[in-house]
Amino acid sequence: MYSKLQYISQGETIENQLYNIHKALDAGCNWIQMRFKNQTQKDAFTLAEAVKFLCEKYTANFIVNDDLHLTKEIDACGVHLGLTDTKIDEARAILGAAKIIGGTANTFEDIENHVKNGCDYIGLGPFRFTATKEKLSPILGLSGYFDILQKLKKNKIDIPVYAIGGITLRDVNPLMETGIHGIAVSGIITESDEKEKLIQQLNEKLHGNIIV
Ligand SMILES: Cc1ncc(COP(=O)(O)OP(=O)(O)O)c(N)n1
Ligand SMILES: Cc1ncsc1CCOP(=O)(O)O
Ligand SMILES: [Mg+2]
Repeated sequence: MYSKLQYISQGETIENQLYNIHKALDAGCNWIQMRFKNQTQKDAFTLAEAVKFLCEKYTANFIVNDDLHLTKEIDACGVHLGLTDTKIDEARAILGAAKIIGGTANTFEDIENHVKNGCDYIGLGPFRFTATKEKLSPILGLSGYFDILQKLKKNKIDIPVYAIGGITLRDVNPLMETGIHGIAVSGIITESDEKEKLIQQLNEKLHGNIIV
């Protein structure tokens, strides 16, 4: 089963990205999504190679945001695709069954479609406003998660759902009570001065106080 905590990277340069990813790994993150927007193919490739090396060293999962071909080229563990990125079934045909494919959802119907198309996990959001991403879909809030997770249960749809968007430590318990599997976060880890402590606290809440 996938880790309950996914770190989504930040940084405008290869160096900043590597610094942030290295810090997150050092502090105990074992799942990294490399999100490096508006870059040349060459820079994205250079970063991805370095991140792959680092993640192997730390035995962390490494997935690439948006870029299916880069995922294939560097043989990452998988890719995360949004509602306007490559379609999940196309990605599955190219990557094969062994790779992780995550899909963004904002509604129950998005999740239904992703499941039909062979998605492995869902990034459901945004939970609240966040400056990390532009052009956000409608904000779900706690009640949005509750409603969608209830509907999934009722329809016997079983897929790991990650909450995303502006999540802080104190949101984790109420979010977990809605039935999500875990959280995908960027800002709180990137900006924390006490990353190890924060990740331990997040994991305690995500695992119901049992640290694994
Ligand atoms: C785990 C997770 N969930 C959702 C997203 C958002 O993906 P997308 O909508 O494609 O937006 P960008 O991240 O590409 O700006 C995500 N990246 N990860
Ligand atoms: C990529 C993405 N998609 C929806 S919100 C978001 C950003 C999450 O980052 P943060 O945890 O800093 O709000
Ligand atoms: Mg995307």
